[in-house]
Amino acid sequence: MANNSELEHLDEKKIEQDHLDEVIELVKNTENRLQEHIDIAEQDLEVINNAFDDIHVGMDGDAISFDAALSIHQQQQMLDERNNSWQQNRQRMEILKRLEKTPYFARLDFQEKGEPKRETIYIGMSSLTDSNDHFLIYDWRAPISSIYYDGNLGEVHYQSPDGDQEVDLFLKRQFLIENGKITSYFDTQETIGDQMLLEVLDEKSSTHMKGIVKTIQAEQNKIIRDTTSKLLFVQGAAGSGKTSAILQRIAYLLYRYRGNLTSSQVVMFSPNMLFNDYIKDVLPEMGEQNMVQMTFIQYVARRLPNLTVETLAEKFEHDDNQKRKQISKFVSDNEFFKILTNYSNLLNQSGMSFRDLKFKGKVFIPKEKIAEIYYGFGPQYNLGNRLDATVDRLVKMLHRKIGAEMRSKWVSERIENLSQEELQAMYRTADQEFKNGDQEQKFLARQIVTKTMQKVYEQIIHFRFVNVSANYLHFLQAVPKIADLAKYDVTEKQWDDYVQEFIDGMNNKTISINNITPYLYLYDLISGKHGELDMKFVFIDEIQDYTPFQLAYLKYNFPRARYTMLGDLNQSIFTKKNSQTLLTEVQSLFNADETKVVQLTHSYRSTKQITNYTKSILTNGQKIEPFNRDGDLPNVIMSDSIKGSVARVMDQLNKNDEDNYTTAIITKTLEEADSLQKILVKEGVAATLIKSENQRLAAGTIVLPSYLAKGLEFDAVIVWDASKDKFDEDEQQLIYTITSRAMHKLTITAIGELSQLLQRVPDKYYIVE
Ligand SMILES: Nc1ncnc2c1ncn2[C@@H]1O[C@H](COP(=O)(O)OP(=O)(O)OP(=O)(O)O)[C@@H](O)[C@H]1O
Repeated sequence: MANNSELEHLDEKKIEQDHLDEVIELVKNTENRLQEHIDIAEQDLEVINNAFDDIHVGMDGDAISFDAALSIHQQQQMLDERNNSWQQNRQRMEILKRLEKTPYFARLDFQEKGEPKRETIYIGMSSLTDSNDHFLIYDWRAPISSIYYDGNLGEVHYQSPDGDQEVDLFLKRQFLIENGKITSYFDTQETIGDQMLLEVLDEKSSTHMKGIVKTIQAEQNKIIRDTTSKLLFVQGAAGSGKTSAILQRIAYLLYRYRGNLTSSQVVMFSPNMLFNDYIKDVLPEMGEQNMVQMTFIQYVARRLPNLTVETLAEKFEHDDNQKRKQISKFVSDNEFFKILTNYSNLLNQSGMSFRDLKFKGKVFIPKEKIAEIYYGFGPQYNLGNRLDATVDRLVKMLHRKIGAEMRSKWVSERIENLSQEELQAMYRTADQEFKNGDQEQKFLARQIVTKTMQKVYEQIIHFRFVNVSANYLHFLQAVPKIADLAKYDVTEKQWDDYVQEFIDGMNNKTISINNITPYLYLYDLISGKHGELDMKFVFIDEIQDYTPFQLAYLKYNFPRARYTMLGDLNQSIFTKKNSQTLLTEVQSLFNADETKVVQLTHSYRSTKQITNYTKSILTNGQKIEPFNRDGDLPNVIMSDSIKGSVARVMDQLNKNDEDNYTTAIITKTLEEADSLQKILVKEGVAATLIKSENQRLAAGTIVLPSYLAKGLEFDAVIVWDASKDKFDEDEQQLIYTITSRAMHKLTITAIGELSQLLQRVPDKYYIVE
């Protein structure tokens, strides 16, 4: 028999269900009304389109009356307006359809300071009002909703457009609703109750990331709602919700600045394309459009379409020797950015390399002449306007040359050989008349020369006469004279080899990741490019894999944007950076009073057992606190041979299948992933190899190399071959990144002896099988 409090709970649940039913009813009514609008708009669009066709049909030949032109213009405007509102209504309809299933997820009872009455509000993915403009649901991003995420019961504050507001919070209730039915609800004292979070985190992974609106944690909410910092730097443990928080933040910003901010003014740099695919549903599910998304390499490579840029896999595998690491460190430093900036100032006096402008294979304006023009402008010019002034001068020269060129022999020959069709194409009208033959000859000669010279014109306006690669090479060659190589443990000989590598690369039309950013920066300095001024928010995920040079370059490129940078300095798999230095270097790019640093220490992704294991891999890591969710201890499977290990992996895959876990087998390199997947397939296991970032995540078992696993998560992870000496001492962060991808189950395999990096983990945190 139910006791009193259970009965109360049942009554209360019924009251809540009744309220939910009412709201759903209203959502449906709103949908119906909106559908009428959509239908009318669609009919209107059809009518306007038909009228459009009529006007076109009514036009005789190519003469168009003023009335018809006006009418077309008006119709077009009407069409655009209707189209816009039709599109907005369609978007709203999609949101309503989602609200119909889950209108809200929380209820708050509170009293505003100075107000006579208590209020009850419900919070959901989007707001909804009744016909009296009374809010039935508040958007989770509305100012008042903030108290759901931030405060305990009692006195709470939130930021409204009128400033700080105080409320007394009496009740905070969370609902689990499925298809319009309340399956359960919890009243919670604290911020977001662990019970709700546990339910969410216990769910299985999928090939696409989900939003966290219902369970945003107070520390995450600070990141999401920050509007004051120019640089918001978030350091968070693996699985602490950094990526989730930024996606929520983007949705928040689009809401908060609605009308002044569009998704095209928000750009997110992410670790690889696979990750972009993984997160692509989160914003649309919140009713917002995706921001511009790309990887840093894509961003720079698209500017040099004629060069092939080294791939991540190549860089990852090349950078494996000490000499190269030192040079990489030097050329990716902030200091190197400054050296290059200073070098460009010298170019204002002398040293710029040019290319001859050619016309029909012959030198047309020699590079010496171009240099003379370029340096003919006084010292008050900077590189950018010096180049612009040079372009103006060259274009004028080109025009003068047209007159001279018209009398050349090749032009009269060309005219003689013109076919009838070519002639017709050149005349302005079919029956163009000329006073005499001379005039016709002149007309045709001008047409021919201008057309041929168009190519030269384009070369001029696209700065093709500046030899960027020669300039960059001169810079590299000058480096030993203007910088202290010894400070970076680089010898002159090593530097010369590095320069030679650049030359060899250019001859093969390739460029390394190390060189591409300084190369473009020099190009931008020379051309006076001021960056993309319209970009308002820049998000950089996995900041630890960016070099200070790359970050300085991004800052230069998006000078007016606000930056949110997120990273886990324990996961620096490319830069192997020491945690504090990167933060210091990044901060030096911004004013201290416009910078905010937030630490996320709770790890939500993995079970307590997995987090305890992974954090013990780090010897000097940041603070990490596991979320209290239970699971199996990680298991370490030791074998004597590859064959034996494969058999054990297959056993583990079967067990994971029984638990309904999707497994990712993560190898150190691509080569290993490739061969392991082949063996597994031969053994009859359906495993998909993910070998490039351009692929999509597949359902079922996958095999992928470590550097592609960045930012992703899987129910179960099997680390392939973590044997002794497989990972160097400085690859601690790499193995931490791999193991921390597991949500519910972590398995490690090794052949012979276990990696020395994993032998450090206390025995109590795992079992050996
Ligand atoms: N407040 C939250 N409520 C529910 N789930 C959360 C919350 N915060 C994080 N998670 C879940 O934890 C997991 C890890 O989150 P996310 O990938 O955003 O972390 P991250 O810090 O970017 O991780 P990493 O640096 O390891 O890639 C995801 O499954 C996410 O849904």
